[in-house]
Amino acid sequence: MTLPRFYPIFDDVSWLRRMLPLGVKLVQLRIKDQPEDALRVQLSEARDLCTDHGAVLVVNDHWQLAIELGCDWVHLGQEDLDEADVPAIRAAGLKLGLSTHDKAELARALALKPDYVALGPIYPTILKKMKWHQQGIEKLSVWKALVGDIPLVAIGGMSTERAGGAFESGANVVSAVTDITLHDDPEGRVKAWLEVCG
Ligand SMILES: Cc1ncc(COP(=O)(O)OP(=O)(O)O)c(N)n1
Ligand SMILES: Cc1nc(C(=O)O)sc1CCOP(=O)(O)O
Ligand SMILES: [Mg+2]
Repeated sequence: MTLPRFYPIFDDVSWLRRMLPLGVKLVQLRIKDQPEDALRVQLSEARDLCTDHGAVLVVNDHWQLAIELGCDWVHLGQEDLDEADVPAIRAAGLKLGLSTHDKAELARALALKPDYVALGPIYPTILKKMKWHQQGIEKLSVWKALVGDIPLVAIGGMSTERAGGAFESGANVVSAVTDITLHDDPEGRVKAWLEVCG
């Protein structure tokens, strides 16, 4: 499967309203700390917007809602996996992206036959506190050798300037949050990302 090479992550559907018309074809909605009703509203609109724009929506964390709402993809981290019903996710036909940070996590992820594997943080991230030190782009080559044909996503401190190095090191997809959302001109930054990622 070939995924689009640019994978922005946003925390509100209003970002999708702004960015999908620019040509984003793969996007994650990563919403924390909202009540289920509000989540359902956000995810439903995101699902419909992505359908209208021919884009792939990845739902972070909320796998039950993703199933309920007929979404196509879910992203889970290692702690999410402790609670998630992966057979139910698969039985509902959803594709699954998984976070990894070390080889034990990668082995656990690969056993679940994920549709992509993410490695991070490649560079330091300001989005959230993490126990992991920056991995460095060299580790992407190690991961690519281990995941084979499974798409490899580089995440953490990624920028338009850093994307090329990540692709050269083995990433198939590059994901970014604050490089876009904290930029003075988020639309301009997304256009730059789309150029860089071809
Ligand atoms: C593409 C991608 N990679 C990694 C993550 C992180 O997932 P997780 O470790 O579950 O942390 P939260 O994002 O849920 O805080 C991701 N969301 N997307
Ligand atoms: C959500 C997330 N997960 C990571 C991981 O390594 O698993 S790094 C990260 C934050 C990405 O944000 P930014 O592009 O602003 O650094
Ligand atoms: Mg998570």
